[in-house]
Amino acid sequence: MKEKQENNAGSGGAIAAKSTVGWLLDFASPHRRGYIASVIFATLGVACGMAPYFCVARMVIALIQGVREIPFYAAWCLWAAGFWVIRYLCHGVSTTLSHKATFAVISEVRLRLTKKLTRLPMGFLLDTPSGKLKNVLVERADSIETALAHVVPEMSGNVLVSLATIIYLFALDWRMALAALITLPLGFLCYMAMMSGYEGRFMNYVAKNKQLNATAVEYINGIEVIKIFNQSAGSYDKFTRAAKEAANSAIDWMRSTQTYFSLAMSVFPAVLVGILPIGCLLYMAGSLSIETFIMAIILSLGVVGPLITTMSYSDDMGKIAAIVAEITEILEAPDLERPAGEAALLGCGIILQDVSFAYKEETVLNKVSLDIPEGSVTALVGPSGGGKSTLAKLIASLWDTNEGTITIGGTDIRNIPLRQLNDTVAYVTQDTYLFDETIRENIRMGRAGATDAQVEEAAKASGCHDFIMALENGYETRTGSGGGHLSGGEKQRISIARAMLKNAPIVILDEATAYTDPENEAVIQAAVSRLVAGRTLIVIAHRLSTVSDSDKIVVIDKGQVAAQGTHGELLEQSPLYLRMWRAHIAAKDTKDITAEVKA
Ligand SMILES: Nc1ncnc2c1ncn2[C@@H]1O[C@H](COP(=O)(O)OP(=O)(O)OP(=O)(O)O)[C@@H](O)[C@H]1O
Repeated sequence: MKEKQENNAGSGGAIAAKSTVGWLLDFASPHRRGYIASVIFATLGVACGMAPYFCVARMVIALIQGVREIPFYAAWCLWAAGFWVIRYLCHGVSTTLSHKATFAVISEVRLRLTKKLTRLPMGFLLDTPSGKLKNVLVERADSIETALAHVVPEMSGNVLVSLATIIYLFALDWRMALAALITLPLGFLCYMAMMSGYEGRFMNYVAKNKQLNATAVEYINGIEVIKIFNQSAGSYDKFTRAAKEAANSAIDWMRSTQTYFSLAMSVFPAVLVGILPIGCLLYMAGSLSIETFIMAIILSLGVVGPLITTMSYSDDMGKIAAIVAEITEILEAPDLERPAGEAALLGCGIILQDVSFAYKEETVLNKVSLDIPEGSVTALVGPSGGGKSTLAKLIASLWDTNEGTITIGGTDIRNIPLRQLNDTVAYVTQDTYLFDETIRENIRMGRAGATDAQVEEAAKASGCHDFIMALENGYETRTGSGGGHLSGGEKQRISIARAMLKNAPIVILDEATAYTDPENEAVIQAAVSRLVAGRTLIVIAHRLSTVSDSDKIVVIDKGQVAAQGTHGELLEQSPLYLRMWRAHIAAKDTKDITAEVKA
């Protein structure tokens, strides 16, 4: 089953090791008709832009030849005006077509990126600042627009017409054509000098901007802490430093290319530098007719525009490789490897065998073995930092174990397709994220397609219906970014409602009642009992009294199973558990006394 990796299909893996052009073609090919039509119209447009020069040449030659018929000149003027109008019409059609196709491509790139994020190991996501990810998803994806919507049609159109004009010049008089190209080698040298090290300098500019983005996001996300701890000066300094570095990198990059770019821009299109002196010499020697001379001068003046346009896009060609590299860095990052299809699970019992894990170098879990029978309630308790949440995350498949295996229903979780595993396990944490959506939609995330009645039923069962109805807009109230408009306890209950709606056979509650007051704790405990009836439940709790009647309590200490058994057994057998229980009871008593005194 493993050979067929669902995760890479049609995304990162499919485009691995492709060149920038190959990558762009991969994304653009579904819209190739649009691009081909856009190139055709762009070429027609540029050709129509050249045609008036031809008309002018015909008129000048006729004047020299002594033609005196006004209708003759009027006709050529009309042709010239007509071509000029058609030029802009073609340009408009070409731009519309290329933008239509390009925005579809950009949206596809963003979709693939966002889908990819759901398949990446948490390690990759945590190590990447959110500002950088946002930068790639929004700004970088947008930058493809110049390459595809402008460079593809306009550059190809201008190159084609320049080539056609030069071929025509060769047909007219090969010496004039060569004279027109005399500046080409020098212009090419300037161009090569501009492009040498271009990608590196641009990448430096990109890296500094990513840093600026990451700092800006950090500054905004941490604004509460910055205010409370009066850190505004330091944090602001960090931000201004990042802003200055970003600005300097842009100036360095511009400075290093601008001289060569300006030289190339002035040398490349300087066709008259060769044509005028050589043409004069040939004309005076009698080997060049005045008609051919005039036609060569005027056409070569006409070709200057397309050449300059071509040159101006060379800069964008240099950038695109760097932009594609940034996008592919995410698309090609290795997925959490999971197979496709459906795995046959024999129930929902969980077995961990010799599981070891480290986020980085330091071992967090060391040869943990555990049996969690189907339909049982297992509590994970132990000192802070012992590895309880890490264990839960490994079962929820947010990370892969380094050693050992975790099986659900007898199947290694690495052999369970991600979608199936997500349907099987509901993981509720104390800081479950709420999207800036209505409360109804936030609960509905538990099961796409659930009816309003089902959403409300889950809300009632998790004890949040009453507080939701007390809000001005009830279920249609927006929760604010990250659930910022709600209290910690309210957010928690909504996340429990979400898990209820998901109806998964395995439920992991990671400190899910941490924010609740005693009154609500009872409501949540009742909700949790309904949520977990007949399911396999793993609950992580610091308040031991909330888990004392679990089927099994596992004490995790320093990444190992220190003891396991029922509450009664552990009180007898585990000195660590006994200490924790006594400390909990003492703290509880103090709280109760304080509450009584306050009352
Ligand atoms: N994303 C991470 N990257 C690196 N180290 C981490 C990460 N998450 C947790 N750790 C470390 O792993 C160890 C175990 O953390 P874990 O959250 O599993 O403990 P815990 O027993 O759940 O603690 P608590 O009861 O305080 O929630 C800690 O030393 C913690 O610092």
